Amino acid sequence: MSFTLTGSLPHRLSFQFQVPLVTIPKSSCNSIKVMTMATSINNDGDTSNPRKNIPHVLTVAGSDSGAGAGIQADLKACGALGVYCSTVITAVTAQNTIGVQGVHPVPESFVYEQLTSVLSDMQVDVVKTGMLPSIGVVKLLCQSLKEFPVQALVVDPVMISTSGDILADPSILIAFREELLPMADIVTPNLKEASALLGGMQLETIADMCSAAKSIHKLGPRCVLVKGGDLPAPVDAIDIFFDGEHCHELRASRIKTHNTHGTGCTLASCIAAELAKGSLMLPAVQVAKHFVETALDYSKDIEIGSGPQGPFDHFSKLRRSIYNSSVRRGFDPNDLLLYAITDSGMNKKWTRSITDAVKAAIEGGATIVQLREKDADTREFVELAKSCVEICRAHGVPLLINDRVDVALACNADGVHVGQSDMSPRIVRALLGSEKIIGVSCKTPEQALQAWADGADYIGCGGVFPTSTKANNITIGLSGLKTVCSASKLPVVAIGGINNGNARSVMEIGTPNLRGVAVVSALFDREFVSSETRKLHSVLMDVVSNK
Ligand SMILES: Nc1ncnc2c1ncn2[C@@H]1O[C@H](COP(=O)(O)OP(=O)(O)O)[C@@H](O)[C@H]1O
Ligand SMILES: Cc1ncc(COP(=O)(O)O)c(N)n1
Ligand SMILES: [Mg+2]
Repeated sequence: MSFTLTGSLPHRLSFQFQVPLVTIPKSSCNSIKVMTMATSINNDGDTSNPRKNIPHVLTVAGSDSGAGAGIQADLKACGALGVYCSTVITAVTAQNTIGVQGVHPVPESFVYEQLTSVLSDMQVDVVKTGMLPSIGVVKLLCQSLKEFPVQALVVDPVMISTSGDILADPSILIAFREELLPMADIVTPNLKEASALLGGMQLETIADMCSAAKSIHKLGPRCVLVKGGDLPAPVDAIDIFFDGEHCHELRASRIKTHNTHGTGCTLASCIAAELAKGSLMLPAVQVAKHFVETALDYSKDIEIGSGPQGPFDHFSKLRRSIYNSSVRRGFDPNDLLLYAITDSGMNKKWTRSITDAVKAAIEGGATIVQLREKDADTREFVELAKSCVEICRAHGVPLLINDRVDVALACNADGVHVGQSDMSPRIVRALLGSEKIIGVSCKTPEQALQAWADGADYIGCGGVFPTSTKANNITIGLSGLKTVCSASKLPVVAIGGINNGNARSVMEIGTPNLRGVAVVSALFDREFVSSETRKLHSVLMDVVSNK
């Protein structure tokens, strides 16, 4: 059930949800806390200067020493979404990427003491539960929630860890069914937990997940999310959301990674965080799912521990995509595949503007663009760069500026490419900050290592073949390119005289960090930029897909 508040709501924090639509929570049917939260007033009754209540989630869960799941995942998820998170610890586990080596439940009376400490003092908006090791703890939690009602209750019915270890006594099922689920606004079982809640029902298909969600709904929660992380591997990561009326299929691409420890805890915490900000349930679940998918994608290659199930990173690069989706998400070496570098002389010769040239290159499949203007006035260059940033950003293609850090700053480009005699990458990094992309031209292994030490993101290596763009440039050939790639700790893009005819020979030199080719004449000293780009793109895709 929902209703609309039409009065003026004071803003809590700048990122606070402002749409005045609030759902009456299940867990506080008898309370109007949800409204007092949204209209918090100073102690002296002055509404003109509202108290800055930060949205607040309390997690009641177990500690994971490896920090992939449990309380630690909850803290990170809430932190990443800008929500305060307090913690009531129900058990301490000795846990790592291999599994759970030990569980040490916190005495029930002390769990209750923690609950009372937090709930009696702080303005908790949403309670999220994870590992609840005993019936006694469930009962005490329900008692506390009745005493201190909150806006919403998110129940992650943790029973068995992803590694297969038991985290709650099976007798807990009775307490879940009879006490906790009837109070919950949402319950988020994975396939095994959904099956256990339903007395061992087989869950294999999406249709099974739908009927399980409906059956669990009958136990009393307002909404049910049956999570499909454990569906067989080629299937997308599909979750089923049931709101009492409709079953929604929520689909995300399945990230190929073994770093999935803590996905369930993170998902539930993100739902709680979004609810605390004022979101409705379905959008909260959608944001949460997107968060998990993005975090898994960013973390797919990180290695923490030697076991089969690694944790993922809740923060790295994520802030950018969450808080400013118009800003591209950091450096991806895959972007180096078809690197287009503009040349004003060539484009003038073919009577087209640089912006048209950039549009055409992107249309043909350029994966990154560098603006290289050796003669333009600074003001003209900045204006041109601003237009190109707009074009590139609309297509999700990064735009780098050759040499001119000031121009890159002025147009908020994605980064800068510098040569050996330009400003040192170390200074460029200090000026641009950690988020921007920095590339460095290198001919030798020593230069490549220096670029890495100076904080660059990639190197451009060449000239591989002779080129008219740089008349007196010494060429290093394919063997020189291979030597530099082998020494480089950074991804490499090859440059110099590369075209449709020789791109394959370059890409096949056999060093995995060679990620693409950079081209000028092969695209821009041609009549039809987009079709030339397309041809080169198909050569590159062919090489990459056969690797
Ligand atoms: N490899 C993956 N790629 C994308 N999403 C995933 C992946 N594995 C799990 N998820 C998602 O993570 C969330 C948690 O699901 P799941 O892993 O099934 O829960 P639990 O951790 O409780 O076992 C779900 O939204 C699920 O779809
Ligand atoms: C303390 C604790 N709580 C919960 C989980 C579940 O982890 P997952 O989210 O991977 O199922 C866990 N492994 N440890
Ligand atoms: Mg999991």
